[in-house]
Amino acid sequence: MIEIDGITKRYGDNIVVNNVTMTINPRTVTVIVGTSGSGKTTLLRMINRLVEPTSGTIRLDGEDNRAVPGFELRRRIGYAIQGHGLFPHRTVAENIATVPVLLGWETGRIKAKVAELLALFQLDPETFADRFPHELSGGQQQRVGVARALAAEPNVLLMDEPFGALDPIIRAKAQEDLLAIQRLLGTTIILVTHDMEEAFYLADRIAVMDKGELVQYGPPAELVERPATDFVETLIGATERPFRMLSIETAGAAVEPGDAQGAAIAAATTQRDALAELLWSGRDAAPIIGADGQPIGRITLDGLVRRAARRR
Ligand SMILES: Nc1ncnc2c1ncn2[C@@H]1O[C@H](COP(=O)(O)OP(=O)(O)OP(=O)(O)O)[C@@H](O)[C@H]1O
Repeated sequence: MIEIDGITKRYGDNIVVNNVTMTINPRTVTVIVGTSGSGKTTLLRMINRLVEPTSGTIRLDGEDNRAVPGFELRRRIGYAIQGHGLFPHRTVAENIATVPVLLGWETGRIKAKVAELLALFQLDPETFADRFPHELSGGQQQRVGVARALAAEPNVLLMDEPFGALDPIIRAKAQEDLLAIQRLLGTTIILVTHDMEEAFYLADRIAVMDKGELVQYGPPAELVERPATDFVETLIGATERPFRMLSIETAGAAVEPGDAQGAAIAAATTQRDALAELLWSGRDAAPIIGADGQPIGRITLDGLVRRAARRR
């Protein structure tokens, strides 16, 4: 658990993070959103002490982060940034091994960890281990950046606009992979983004920053249904509200008994994407299949329309 308690950062007279208090539960994804300059990066960087707070406390599993030695903080907290920050003159394997080497792991353990992460991120070791960053595509570099952040098996992963530089297709895949890896490893992730779609797709809870203040912190549905301020409402976008509701849950959660005609929709698809598929194919229902490819029922236009409506 990460407890951020009355944390403030000032630069001269400028208060960039103002008395923020929030608790982040283990094994969850928290996404920090807000306008440019609202203090998101500063808040994130106070967790791993790349930025020292002016006042307030941050506790990691009950322990003040100022009491944790630097090397231990780097082991416990991975950090991945936009543009990945890979070392250009080190190979992929050397980049991933950075923190384990700093921590003095044995060579065999480092090799095993690098091989495991390359496999996890679908980068064939034969092809990629000895390449240099400039010999990779942007999406591959981004995966190496996240693999490097996870190398020392951190409980917590901080991510600052990690997918900002990726094209929309690679970006969607990267988001999907991140959630799969997060579920597998149980990592607590705190991610900063400008992209509300990304926030709704990834977040268990969303934190909204406005001019240094935390104006709302809650599950995505709560932000849509009960925006705390006009700013949150604007950020969500009035015309987007029904679609945001549908983007939070999967088609599997809206499954109804019965059959339907035409191409099936996977249960893991978001309800928003299922709606798009129904509209585009001109159907009022489609079969839903589970992860094993077996039909589990159907999804209907009526059902989705009801789910998109404001809840009273
Ligand atoms: N080292 C610094 N010295 C002085 N001011 C700083 C420093 N670092 C950040 N700031 C200021 O603090 C404010 C918040 O910056 P921060 O990077 O946290 O915002 P952000 O919400 O992450 O913005 P963006 O979305 O544009 O990355 C900005 O006004 C910035 O200019």
